[in-house]
Amino acid sequence: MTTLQQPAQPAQPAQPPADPAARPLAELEARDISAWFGQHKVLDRVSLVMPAGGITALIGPSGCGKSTFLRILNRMHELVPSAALAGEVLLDGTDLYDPARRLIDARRAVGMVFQKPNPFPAMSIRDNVLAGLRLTGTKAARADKDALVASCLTKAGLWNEVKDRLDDPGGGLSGGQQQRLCIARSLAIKPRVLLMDEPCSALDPTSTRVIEETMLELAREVTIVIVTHNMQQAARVSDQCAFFLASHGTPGVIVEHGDTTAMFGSPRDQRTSDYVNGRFG
Ligand SMILES: Nc1ncnc2c1ncn2[C@@H]1O[C@H](COP(=O)(O)OP(=O)(O)OP(=O)(O)O)[C@@H](O)[C@H]1O
Repeated sequence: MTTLQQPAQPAQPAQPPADPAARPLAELEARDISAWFGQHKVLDRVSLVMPAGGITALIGPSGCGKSTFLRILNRMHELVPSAALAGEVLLDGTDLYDPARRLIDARRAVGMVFQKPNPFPAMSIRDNVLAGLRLTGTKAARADKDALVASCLTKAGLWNEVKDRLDDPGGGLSGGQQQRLCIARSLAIKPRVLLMDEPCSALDPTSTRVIEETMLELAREVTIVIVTHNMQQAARVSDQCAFFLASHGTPGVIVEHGDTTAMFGSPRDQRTSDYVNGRFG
């Protein structure tokens, strides 16, 4: 059993100062992405720039390929035996699929938070945050780990709720707290991009608002891409949106993308208008 020494100055400022050692924000770009499961083509030449430090929302009806596209952005698609893909994913201009780049480095650079909170339930809150370090073979001194736990939990908006019970199991937290713990775990390996696949769909409205506030804070230091079915959420948190559609069994494409306010207020395509106004999907 481990105990956390309280940091001399708990990192809980109202507006955390910019970290002088922070790296510049990263841009992610997908170029001409096509994807298949076996013979089934599910995405067709999808291109999208996800700007550095922005929050990009991927929206569209069920089955149009949003999650597949998201998983391609951190090389999880290739885990499916029948899966194939074409195209390029560039992180600040360098190819995420370059054979010279180790898979673990790609995953470290582009983290993922899933729909269902998935902390290690029997593992302590502290060790959940640090789990990614072990998985990626990153070594850190005890004092550094304590500071990292405090800072990641603070960034994930959970520090005040758990700082006095860091040795309690992660599985004992509420659903919303578990999701913020998973966000803290992702942040611990210092990703350049954070992918979030419907991160609030299993949560109540209050927890959802807390996660949304957390996302808006996090966008100061990590580029965020979120899949959401919740149009209000897309409007609340994202700077830009991409509307995916797979009509009549054809592969998914991006029908329209751009500034969120413009897409919701004056969409260019009638199908976007119908979708964001709840007329289908
Ligand atoms: N592991 C898989 N094996 C085979 N087909 C898959 C697999 N995962 C997804 N698909 C298929 O790929 C297509 C796109 O699915 P995907 O989950 O990416 O869509 P989505 O837009 O994220 O849907 P939802 O909003 O319901 O999550 C669907 O036709 C789906 O059935």
